[in-house]
Amino acid sequence: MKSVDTHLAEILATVRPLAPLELELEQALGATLAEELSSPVPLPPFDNSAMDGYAVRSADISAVPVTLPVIDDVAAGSVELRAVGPGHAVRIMTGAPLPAGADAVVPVEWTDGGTVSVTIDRPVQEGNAIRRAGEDVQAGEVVLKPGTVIGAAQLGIIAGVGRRRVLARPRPRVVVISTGAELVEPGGQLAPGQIWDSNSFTLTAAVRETGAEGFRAGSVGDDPAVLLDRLDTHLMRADAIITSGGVSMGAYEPVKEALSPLGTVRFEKVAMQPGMPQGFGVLGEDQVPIFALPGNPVSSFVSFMLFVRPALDKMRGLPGGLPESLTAYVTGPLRSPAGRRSYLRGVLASDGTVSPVHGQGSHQLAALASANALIVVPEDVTEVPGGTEVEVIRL
Ligand SMILES: Nc1nc2c(c(=O)[nH]1)N[C@H]1C(S)=C(S)[C@@H](COP(=O)(O)OP(=O)(O)OC[C@H]3O[C@@H](n4cnc5c(N)ncnc54)[C@H](O)[C@@H]3O)O[C@H]1N2
Ligand code: MOO
Repeated sequence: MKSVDTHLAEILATVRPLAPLELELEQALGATLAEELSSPVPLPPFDNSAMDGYAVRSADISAVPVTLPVIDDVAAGSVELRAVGPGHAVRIMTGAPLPAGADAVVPVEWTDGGTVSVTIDRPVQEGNAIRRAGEDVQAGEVVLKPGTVIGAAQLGIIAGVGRRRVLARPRPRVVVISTGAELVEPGGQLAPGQIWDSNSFTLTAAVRETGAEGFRAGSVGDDPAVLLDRLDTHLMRADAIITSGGVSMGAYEPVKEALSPLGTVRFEKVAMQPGMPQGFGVLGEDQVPIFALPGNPVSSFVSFMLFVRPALDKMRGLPGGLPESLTAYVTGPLRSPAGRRSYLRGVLASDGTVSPVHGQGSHQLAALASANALIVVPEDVTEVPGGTEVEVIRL
């Protein structure tokens, strides 16, 4: 059997980072910056007030209370400014440009709030409540480096330096198709022998949680021709495809039957539990990667975490290795099949312990939903006594 590490290495050797595009701000969330972003101007671009109050010369209010004439009123966005001469005050709002001559702002709370003259009852230090030009960013300074994932704050600084578009690797568009004649859409009635399709929802959500775009293309039955047709429909707009089910040894394995003849997708057994049957390859002219994951719900989820997530990370231009792990003390004994690496479901606690959940079957979705971690048991270990230090992957 192929090892987990070899399977992942082959996947990562096949998938490539998506080509960068000029993305509008509205489309850039979750994309990966592919340029060095610098500011054309200093930020703030001009000295301005940090508070609503009065711009003054601090020397004029060393002895308080003091009453000064208010010679002007400056709102944010004001352009025509009168200089603050000795003994003068200018009413000023947060973000408004600091008039010449002023070296401090007195918050309105320290005054009587007057508009013709103002009485100030607390002295201020020079520089009080003034935000200097370039205090955040100097002109030409790099604010974001290539490889940065654009989140809300990063989008803010991109807009904040005045850019409408950025060069970035877009979020991969991933189409998810589940297979199986027994599947019914949630909300529908179950006939005997049927189950509700959960994998297509889990996998699409997992795609989105990684920061890629997930499109759920529903489920197809067990007919390979229908699957090929569905793939054909979606291939044009997909950067990657995920299928679930139809990859093991049964009589009706539509994914295997449809894709094996193409010669570009390999179906293999990977030495892991769950997730042993795996298909991976490329489809079409554009060599779109396809992950044919096993149908058991826990198997498809674990396969996603181990193989698809790192691949999507690489497509986004991020480092794409196995998920980071930590160690914890397991609260009870574990069993694992010889020669396969197990990923058991567990609950990681803040005291550094991990408790295996009840129900370690590949079909036990409720147990998976109660877990927050995978406990890794190496290939050459079949029994782990309680209290042992184990490797854990956070979910
Ligand atoms: N003779 C053998 N049988 C099986 C082997 C094997 O090596 N030899 N491998 C087992 C392992 S391990 C797994 S994992 C499964 C993988 O099977 P398939 O990928 O072919 O998946 P299906 O047969 O279509 O379904 C398996 C199981 O999962 C349920 N399922 C499928 N799709 C969904 C969905 N979208 N939502 C919820 N549940 C789903 C399906 O009803 C089956 O119960 O094969 C073993 N067999
Ligand atoms: O390997 Mo299967 O994924 O155990 O259920």
